[in-house]
Amino acid sequence: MDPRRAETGKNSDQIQSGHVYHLALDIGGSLAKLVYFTKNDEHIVGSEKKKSPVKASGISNSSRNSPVLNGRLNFKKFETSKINDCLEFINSMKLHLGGCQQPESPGSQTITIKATGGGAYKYADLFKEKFGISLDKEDEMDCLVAGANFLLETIHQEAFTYMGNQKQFVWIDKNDLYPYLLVNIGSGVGMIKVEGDGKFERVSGTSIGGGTFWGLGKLLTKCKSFDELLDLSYRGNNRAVDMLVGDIYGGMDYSKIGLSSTTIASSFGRAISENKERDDYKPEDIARSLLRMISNNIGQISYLTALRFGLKRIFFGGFFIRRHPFTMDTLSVAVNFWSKGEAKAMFLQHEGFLGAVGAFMSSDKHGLKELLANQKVERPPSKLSFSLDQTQVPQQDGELNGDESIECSVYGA
Ligand SMILES: Nc1ncnc2c1ncn2[C@@H]1O[C@H](COP(=O)(O)OP(=O)(O)O)[C@@H](O)[C@H]1O
Ligand SMILES: CC(C)(COP(=O)(O)O)[C@@H](O)C(=O)NCCC(=O)O
Repeated sequence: MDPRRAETGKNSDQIQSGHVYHLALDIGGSLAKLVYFTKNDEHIVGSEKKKSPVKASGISNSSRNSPVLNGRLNFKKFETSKINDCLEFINSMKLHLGGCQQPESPGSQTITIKATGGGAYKYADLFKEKFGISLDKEDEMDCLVAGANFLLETIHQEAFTYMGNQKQFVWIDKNDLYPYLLVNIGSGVGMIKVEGDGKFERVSGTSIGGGTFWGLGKLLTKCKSFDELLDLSYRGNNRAVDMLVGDIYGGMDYSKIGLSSTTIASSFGRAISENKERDDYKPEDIARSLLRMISNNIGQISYLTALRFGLKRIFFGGFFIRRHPFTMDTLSVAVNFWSKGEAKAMFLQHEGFLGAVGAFMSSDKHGLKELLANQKVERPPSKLSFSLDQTQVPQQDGELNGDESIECSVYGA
């Protein structure tokens, strides 16, 4: 079902009983992310008439029951500074009705929505005021790790490598996933050593992250949106702004320490020796140099952190990446260069939604008890599991926005 159809004139009761939503939020320093479930129209629960448009890959039909619920898991983001747009969207889709009643006070009408990120605290009153709902706060690191583990274990083509314009999906063996380093590049950067489900430690971080790119980029190029800044960076040439080894060594390599003449010796360093004002530089060259500087820096710190803990695999998430080839390539090259090929940089299809997916999964039994609460289930399943259809993951390499929806099924055991 296209979730936008819910905007067309149905009242909230009809929507609530007809389509069942389940919503979780991750409100970060830059972006508010929503993950919500919408039920398929054609789904029929608890009888032989079940119709499954989706095959949950990795689980053969013979080894599994038919799904008790088919639907879509939807991903959507808004700028945190425009939180009212996010509230408006939730209202228009009646997503707030997809929360759950407080278990400790079943009679009460208080609906809670799982939420993580700093905004779960900052905007709690706003959600209460606007919708009368409470935000049930989940720890941001818990959610990032839970989201990453869930996606990596569940979705067949979630992880991929990217180097030299080559994207390659990586098959993840569930039994050989840990340990790994999760580097989440949001407004700031968090580095988490993950050793298992719920077993992790935040081991490092840096304040030079996505917010730095967007903030400095805004000041230096006067662009009005993040997409505009990304667009500029596609077209720019950092050599116009950066000081290269060759600029210092008269066009020569510094081969004794392994530096070629084209290696960046000093990001933005060219500007010190040229008698130019900021406006004399092309905004696209500045954007490119900035993106490269920040990506290189994060790649290097990530490698050093991985080295410190003997980790060979680094998964990069967060919306700074935006599946931007240049960003991914720079991060990969930095990890590969510094580790002499020992460590591997990998990326996630749902890069920016790790926290929101984690919050979604943190609901009681993955929020599925509530999902089914409004269903006429003849024999309620004792144990539930949640499968995303691996065959349906969109390949949106041309689409860098990140908002999407994927088919999924809920199974009883
Ligand atoms: N449409 C956008 N608007 C603003 N920033 C964006 C956008 N898309 C990607 N970004 C980048 O993603 C970063 C935020 O990533 P995210 O993982 O959502 O972190 P946070 O939880 O801190 O908001 C921003 O700082 C910016 O670099
Ligand atoms: C404070 C944060 C956890 C907030 O998460 P975010 O909204 O950036 O996703 C993050 O910005 C961060 O880890 N900053 C780096 C702080 C440091 O280690 O220096």
